[in-house]
Amino acid sequence: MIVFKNVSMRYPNSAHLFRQVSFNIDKGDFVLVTGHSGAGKSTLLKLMAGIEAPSSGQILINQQDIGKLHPNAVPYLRRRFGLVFQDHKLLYDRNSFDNVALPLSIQGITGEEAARRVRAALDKVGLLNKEKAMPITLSGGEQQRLAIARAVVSRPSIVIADEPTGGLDQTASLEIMQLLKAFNEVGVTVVIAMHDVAQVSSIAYRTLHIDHQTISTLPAQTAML
Ligand SMILES: Nc1ncnc2c1ncn2[C@@H]1O[C@H](COP(=O)(O)OP(=O)(O)OP(=O)(O)O)[C@@H](O)[C@H]1O
Repeated sequence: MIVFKNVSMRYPNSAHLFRQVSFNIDKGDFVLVTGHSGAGKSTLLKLMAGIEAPSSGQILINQQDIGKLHPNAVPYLRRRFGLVFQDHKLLYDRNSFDNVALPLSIQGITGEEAARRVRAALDKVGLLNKEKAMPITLSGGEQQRLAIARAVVSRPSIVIADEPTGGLDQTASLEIMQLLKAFNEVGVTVVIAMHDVAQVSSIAYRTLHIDHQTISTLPAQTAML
């Protein structure tokens, strides 16, 4: 589903973050990207989503080389992804319902169909009773769940989450991880960047670990606290 072939990445005037890394993420995988601060976890997620381009090498999403996509095709690729970033990127002047409806309206889905899908997404993350709430009135964990509802409302086949539990306490972190696991269990491929793997309890996952410009892949394992 996601294939990296000999991918190298360096930002202008910086040292390499990765040199010639190759790995596959298969449909239905639940993958953690780990590594120290500054190792390149966020960059790896941005490469997967086509937000950054590699310095060299190939990245294939469903057998399509994203480096060779026509610029007009990029928005269609992005729709396959649900992106959850640590700073939420929620719109604070719109209520929860409208935040989740936004990706649908960009795709031209409005009215009753949109409302049905927005409420289904809010229900999945346990926020159906908060549809009129403004994001600022929600707790950190609720804001993160709202960001997840917005990421999944377009029914993406891949959810990419960058430190989705950052700043949350252990209970809220576990809720977020269980929520992402629940999407994974119905077939969504999930890739999560996380520096503190101790937060992941009893969840089977594969690991891509970034260290010294290389990425090692570890097979599925179950973390126990
Ligand atoms: N757009 C950019 N232009 C130039 N350098 C960048 C850019 N984005 C990130 N970097 C640099 O690349 C390196 C890796 O950043 P990245 O955010 O991918 O790491 P990370 O592993 O996610 O770190 P953290 O755990 O602290 O979030 C850092 O040194 C960062 O300053």
